[in-house]
Amino acid sequence: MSILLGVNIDHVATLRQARGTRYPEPLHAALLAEEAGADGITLHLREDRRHIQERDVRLLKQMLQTRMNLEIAVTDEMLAFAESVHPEHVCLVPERREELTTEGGLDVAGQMDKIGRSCERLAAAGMDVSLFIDPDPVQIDAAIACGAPTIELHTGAYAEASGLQQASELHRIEEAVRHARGRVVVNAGHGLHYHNADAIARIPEIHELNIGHAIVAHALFVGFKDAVREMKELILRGRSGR
Ligand SMILES: CC(=O)[C@@H](O)[C@H](O)COP(=O)(O)O
Ligand SMILES: NCC(=O)COP(=O)(O)O
Repeated sequence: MSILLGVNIDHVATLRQARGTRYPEPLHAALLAEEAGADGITLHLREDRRHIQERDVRLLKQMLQTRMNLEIAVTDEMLAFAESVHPEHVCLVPERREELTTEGGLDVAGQMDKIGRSCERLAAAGMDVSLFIDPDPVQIDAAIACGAPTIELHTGAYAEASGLQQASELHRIEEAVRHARGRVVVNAGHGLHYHNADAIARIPEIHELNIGHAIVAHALFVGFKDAVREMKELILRGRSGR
């Protein structure tokens, strides 16, 4: 099985919001990413609107040639917004306003009713739902019980670790993927970059990696298309074991 690359363009918008300018335009980045081989575009509409704006989501929905994976918090406002835009995929993520980035996975096991109802609501409107969770068997079982067809494993702990600790975090992700095998589609992402994504891509059952910050950063030096191409080549190489 091959592996897909979803390119997260949030941090193109971060640069724009830092100065309140009209540039850089996230749509421009998304179209270049698609030309360079991205299989989908991921974006996170945060409640505090620190990077992506509603206007970005609506514009991208009209223009993307691949598919949109919209990340949102589990709130009525966000669910209603997703229903109004109707992206192909919606990924439910935890959110804390004071956090620098998404620090962990959604506690699905601790809020089964709320998440189950949200999954049902989005599925009824024709969207493919995924739940962004830690590589934890309890959370995987809870996500499946909620009816989510897809999970995305948070790779942040692996990305932040080094040495033996990193090997142990990688093992945790491999075990989680094994636990989910054949029961749900498994994606992964967060904090992956050009020096750590290949080991995750090598796990054969992972369907798609969502990668953003590292691609946007590398694009400053090589351009957006080359940054996406390099990441796509790297994960395909990882998958083929070369
Ligand atoms: C949920 C997630 O992992 C992505 O949204 C990614 O982290 C980029 O967004 P933030 O940096 O705002 O968390
Ligand atoms: N869901 C993870 C994602 O979209 C990309 O996160 P990052 O590469 O920006 O950390």
